[in-house]
Amino acid sequence: MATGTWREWTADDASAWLSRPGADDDKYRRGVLGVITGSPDYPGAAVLGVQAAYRTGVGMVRFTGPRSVREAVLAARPETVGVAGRVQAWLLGSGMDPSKRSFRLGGDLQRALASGLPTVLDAGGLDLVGSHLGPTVITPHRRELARLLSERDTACAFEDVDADPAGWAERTADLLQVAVLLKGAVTHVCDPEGNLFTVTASTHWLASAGTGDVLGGVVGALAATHSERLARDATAITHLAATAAFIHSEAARRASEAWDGGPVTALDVANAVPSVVGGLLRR
Ligand SMILES: NC(=O)C1=CN([C@@H]2O[C@H](COP(=O)(O)OP(=O)(O)OC[C@H]3O[C@@H](n4cnc5c(N)ncnc54)[C@H](O)[C@@H]3O)[C@@H](O)[C@H]2O)[C@@H](O)CC1
Ligand SMILES: Nc1ncnc2c1ncn2[C@@H]1O[C@H](COP(=O)(O)OP(=O)(O)O)[C@@H](O)[C@H]1O
Repeated sequence: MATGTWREWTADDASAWLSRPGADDDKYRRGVLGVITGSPDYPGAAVLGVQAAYRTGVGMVRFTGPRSVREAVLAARPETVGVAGRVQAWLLGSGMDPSKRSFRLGGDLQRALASGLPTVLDAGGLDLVGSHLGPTVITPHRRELARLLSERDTACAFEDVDADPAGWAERTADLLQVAVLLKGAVTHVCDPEGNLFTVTASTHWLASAGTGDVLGGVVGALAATHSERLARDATAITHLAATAAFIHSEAARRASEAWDGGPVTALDVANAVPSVVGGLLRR
């Protein structure tokens, strides 16, 4: 499959998409991320995404979900608000099984998608792509991408995506008219406008459970903190997604270095995000 020219997203690129809060900022002006993730089967995915969003520098997180999941999120991040209200962006789907979606949850997700706000669709929210109205990025791994395309009558197997992730990411952006962040050792970020970026993972220790949920939180936080820019320029979601993948990869490197190059966990990666953001802001 033919593809355009992919460019590696650099530290300079990423730092251009970050800024420090100013004297006039408050938690609302910095950006509130609405999060609908996790399930009784996967409460940890919600915890990891919310943790990562705070570590990236969002002003506030509003979390919607079943009581057991909300309790887990609040236990880890008591600053999280569990009542509905205004948000600037959405993170939807990590740790959810679409086949177990309740009527109420389906309504919450559809209302979020109809808000026209910037949206990150991950894991169990991927099937909702197409109902979105705002600038949206989908964040599948290879198996999820193959499943999503097959459900949309495009024959595609995991092996196909594995053999040509760049081509399938580009084709998906075109078919579904959405920005795509396809996860892997090399993450491909692209959009229907032809932006094509790669982020090469700094360590393969990143390939462990929950690191994708952390990435969702980083993308969501950047979408929330850049909501005004996204309202003027929807393709900024692609640059923000590439920036998130870069921060995530660097956080994994720092987390591993803290253990002398040893293994990292998803929470280690989330907790290393502030030092990566700080370092990029100093550039
Ligand atoms: N702590 C948490 O709550 C976590 C939640 N997660 C959530 O879990 C959900 C499912 O994510 P996945 O990426 O696993 O979904 P996938 O649906 O892509 O993969 C799950 C399936 O892959 C198969 N499989 C592939 N390789 C396998 C192997 N080596 N051994 C056994 N089975 C294998 C299994 O049948 C398994 O059911 C997502 O919603 C995700 O967000 C994961 O992120 C892991 C951490
Ligand atoms: N071999 C690898 N080397 C480096 N990073 C990887 C590798 N495989 C996957 N990753 C990264 O690890 C993360 C895994 O995310 P995901 O597959 O969604 O897992 P989970 O659902 O458990 O969170 C992604 O950011 C992906 O880019």
